[in-house]
Amino acid sequence: MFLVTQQLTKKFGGLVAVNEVDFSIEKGKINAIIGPNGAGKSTFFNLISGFHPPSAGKVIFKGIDITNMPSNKIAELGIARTFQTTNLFEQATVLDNVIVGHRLRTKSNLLDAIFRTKRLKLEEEQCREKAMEVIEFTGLKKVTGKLVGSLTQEEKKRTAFALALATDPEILFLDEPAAGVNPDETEGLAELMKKMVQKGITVCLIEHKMQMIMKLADKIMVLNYGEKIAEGTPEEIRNNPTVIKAYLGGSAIA
Ligand SMILES: Nc1ncnc2c1ncn2[C@@H]1O[C@H](COP(=O)(O)OP(=O)(O)OP(=O)(O)O)[C@@H](O)[C@H]1O
Repeated sequence: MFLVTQQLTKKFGGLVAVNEVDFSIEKGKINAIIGPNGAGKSTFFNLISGFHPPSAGKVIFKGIDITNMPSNKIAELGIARTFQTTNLFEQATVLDNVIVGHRLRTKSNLLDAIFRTKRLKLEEEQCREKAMEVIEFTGLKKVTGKLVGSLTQEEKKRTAFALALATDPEILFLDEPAAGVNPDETEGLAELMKKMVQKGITVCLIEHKMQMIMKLADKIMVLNYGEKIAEGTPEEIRNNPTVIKAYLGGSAIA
């Protein structure tokens, strides 16, 4: 098993945002989590990536129990994520934003920075090389030196992907990667996700754009009021009566 959750649960006071969810993420595939607003999708991501401690249950990654690990340790193990509202420095360039990602894999510290040691210089070079590699991979080469604040929405999304990829992840969690972009741009981002999978990265995404998900995902889990109500291929999900009911008549997944 690559990454599994067992009875994963999160309560906020009296509200059960994620309720005893068993899920298995398939390696080398595009896994998707869908569900109506407030279903618990982002909370589920936050539990896996260590941003919230679960109230109960477990997260196991490649046989290691990562349930209560701090998020930086989880990231070191090869789990990266993007956020719904992109978490970028608007007044810095694409390169400067992305360079930060690979610092996770380096060892130099404040003393190295003060004394400008050989190790620091070497690692700075490695971070720059990694940043250039992922900038090229995500199709951002022509905007490398531009301020993030001046980019289109799609370019910002690609920058967030690039930042996550610079951490050298095995699995990448994308929270609504195509929110706020037009259909052509959505298509471009879907292509980029397929390219990531071809490169060997496992993708797990939350998305509201059903047409995109139905075409793109290998496997889908549906959450509703914090509970898993279905899991399967796009075809199975499309024809699942419980899912259709949860989406109020089913027009949303047609
Ligand atoms: N930090 C928090 N404190 C209290 N309640 C929270 C917190 N985060 C989320 N919730 C609640 O948990 C429930 C699930 O929220 P969550 O954001 O995970 O849903 P979602 O499926 O991602 O929704 P959306 O599709 O609208 O982004 C909601 O009722 C939300 O109000």
